[in-house]
Amino acid sequence: MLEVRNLSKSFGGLKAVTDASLDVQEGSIVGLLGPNGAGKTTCFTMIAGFTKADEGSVRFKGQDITGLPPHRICALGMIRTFQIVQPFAGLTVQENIAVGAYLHHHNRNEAMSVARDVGKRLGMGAMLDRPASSLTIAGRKRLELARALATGSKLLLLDEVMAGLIPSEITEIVGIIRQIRDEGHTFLMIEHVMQAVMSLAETAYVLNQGKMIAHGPPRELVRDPSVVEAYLGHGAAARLQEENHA
Ligand SMILES: Nc1ncnc2c1ncn2[C@@H]1O[C@H](COP(=O)(O)OP(=O)(O)OP(=O)(O)O)[C@@H](O)[C@H]1O
Repeated sequence: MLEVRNLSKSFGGLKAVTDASLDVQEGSIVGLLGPNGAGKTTCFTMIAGFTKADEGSVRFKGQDITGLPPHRICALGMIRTFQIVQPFAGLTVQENIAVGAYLHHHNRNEAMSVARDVGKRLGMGAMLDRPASSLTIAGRKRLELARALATGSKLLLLDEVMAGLIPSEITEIVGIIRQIRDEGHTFLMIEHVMQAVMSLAETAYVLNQGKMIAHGPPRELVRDPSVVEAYLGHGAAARLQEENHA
């Protein structure tokens, strides 16, 4: 469904992403992992059209979308969410979700109806008339997901939807993502909450210092010495092995 090939992006002298490639199969949940500053969000901004890549290409459902603006990419069926959720504070939850629905439903009643359905599917039925400013972090994260879904997109790029949530909220959102996938959606997700990645993603890619250093099933990746070193520093893999033998 998504084929990312050899993306690179520099900011001045800083190589944020170098030669990164990845694939997402339709119907799958794929993780994008890596320590802080590894280049994950920069990859998302290039894939979703928010930043122009210096080099490389992005194909979505076989079509070359490299360089297209975000609204055109969204109209084709792919959308990203944001790590820091900024709803329209003066609008209700339902109106915020409707902002996404307006992409394909230009009539207010229709957009609000789609928003109500999506909100209910995401367990937000009781909150629809509340101002978005009254939502907790967990509520805002759910709203971000709902707004993205309301656009009708089939491929969702999620940027840390679990960040700042407590374990019970994480369990809830994991269930929601699984349910949405089963309804016919595909996910590429940046996530630091490994418990969530382990239970959701069939496969994951690991970025470190802008380069893709590994990919495979998450359970194998956490044992990969290059991944351990990326997170815990040089020599960490050997130290952990010694401690395990001691
Ligand atoms: N617009 C920008 N201008 C300059 N530098 C940038 C810009 N965006 C990102 N960077 C730098 O590029 C590098 C990669 O950042 P990016 O946000 O993609 O990493 P990340 O893996 O998403 O990190 P985190 O997990 O902390 O969100 C960092 O060094 C960051 O400071």
